[in-house]
Amino acid sequence: MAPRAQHCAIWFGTPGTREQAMFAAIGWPLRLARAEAARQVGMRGGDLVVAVVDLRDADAAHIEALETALAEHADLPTLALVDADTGEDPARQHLLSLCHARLLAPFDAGRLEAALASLLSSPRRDIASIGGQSPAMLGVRALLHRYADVELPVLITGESGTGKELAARALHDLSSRRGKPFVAMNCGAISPTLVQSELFGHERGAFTGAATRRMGLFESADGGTVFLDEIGDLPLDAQTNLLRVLQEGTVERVGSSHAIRVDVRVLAATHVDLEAAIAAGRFRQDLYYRLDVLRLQLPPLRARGDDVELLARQFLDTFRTGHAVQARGFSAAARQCLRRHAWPGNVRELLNRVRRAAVVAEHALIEPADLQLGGATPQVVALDAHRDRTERDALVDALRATGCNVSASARRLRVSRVTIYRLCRKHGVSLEAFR
Ligand SMILES: Nc1ncnc2c1ncn2[C@@H]1O[C@H](COP(=O)(O)OP(=O)(O)OP(=O)(O)O)[C@@H](O)[C@H]1O
Repeated sequence: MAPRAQHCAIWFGTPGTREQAMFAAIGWPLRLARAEAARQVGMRGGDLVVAVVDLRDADAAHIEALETALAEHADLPTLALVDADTGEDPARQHLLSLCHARLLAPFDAGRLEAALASLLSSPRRDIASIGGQSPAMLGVRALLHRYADVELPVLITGESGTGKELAARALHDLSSRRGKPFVAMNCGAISPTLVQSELFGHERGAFTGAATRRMGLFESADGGTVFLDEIGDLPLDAQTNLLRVLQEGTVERVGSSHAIRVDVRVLAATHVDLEAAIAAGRFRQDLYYRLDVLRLQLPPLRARGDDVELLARQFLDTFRTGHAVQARGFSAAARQCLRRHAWPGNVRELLNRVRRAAVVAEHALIEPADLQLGGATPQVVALDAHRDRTERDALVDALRATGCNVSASARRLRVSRVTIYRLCRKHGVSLEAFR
């Protein structure tokens, strides 16, 4: 069989001689990577690479290392080698849910080759637009992959500018709905009197000014995804109709009692506390339960560690491709300012500051003054941000090391279980992401 140099399989761990021989026989170069050192796996652009994980005899430590490796390479198509017992063990089951395909032992070279080929031919699932390698963002990326093809609503929470809309788009792009429309609406940006008509459409003459019949957003997104940003601002009457879409899969245009069937997945986002809105009578509890089936919490930028510099670099590089600017990088002092700033406006603020700095910088390196961060961040904020980051990293490390065992994590950090749950909420860490 002709060797296919452009194909390559990365085996996280150590393959047996039988498996090595099979890969050689089907012409697939095999690269070995220690699961614990997954970050070191580099790939050349254009390579067709798949990951292979053997779950048949994996012990707890190897499973934990594999989970980290797969989270770090969430975009890599992954084949799991399993046997009949694999599905019985919850830890392996979770790992399996992160893989894109599985091959049941015993298998021969022919079946292995077919499994690898079908993995490569399935559409490439890429969420490269979402930058960041911090533990917090690896958790988010893993959840995006996990939620993408589940036909349930996702409630995306996080401070303003953390990337909620970007995450919604990624969920759509990763899902089997990706060829269909992605329609976004900011519920707070539309006048309350027009929201119903925007979302559900109207019949001619339904209200003053409705000169023609109009299709609503849900109908126009049929087969695809509707993203409702600032869902907390949706007026109560529109909330009732949204509930019908979620419960019955139908809409009624304003001025009509005829139910029209629609096939849409609903994603919603909020940066306000919906439970407080429920308590204040501004949001329907039943709708909240319908929307909050899968939760994706985006961490604030100040909790993403080195991602700040990584994103700043990425934003500068992108900006430079379209604009003739002097700036090619950041001075050490500017990098320190980036690390210290508390980023109340999150990624959006970083993006805008970097673009602005790129324009005003008169030298090759952007300086603190270009970022306008020089004295703007009081030291006390820097310290808080630093504490936040350390606290979050310790939490994530403990959850990883204990296989997401809350009691064991609490013992490890010498805090109560209640504190672990509180810290998870505070830092937007989803236990789901580690299970
Ligand atoms: N991880 C990321 N990598 C690259 N760009 C990002 C990332 N997160 C956010 N951005 C960019 O930051 C900007 C703000 O993101 P987005 O609009 O998705 O935030 P948001 O949470 O929906 O904000 P708001 O709550 O104000 O609606 C966008 O330009 C987006 O492309």
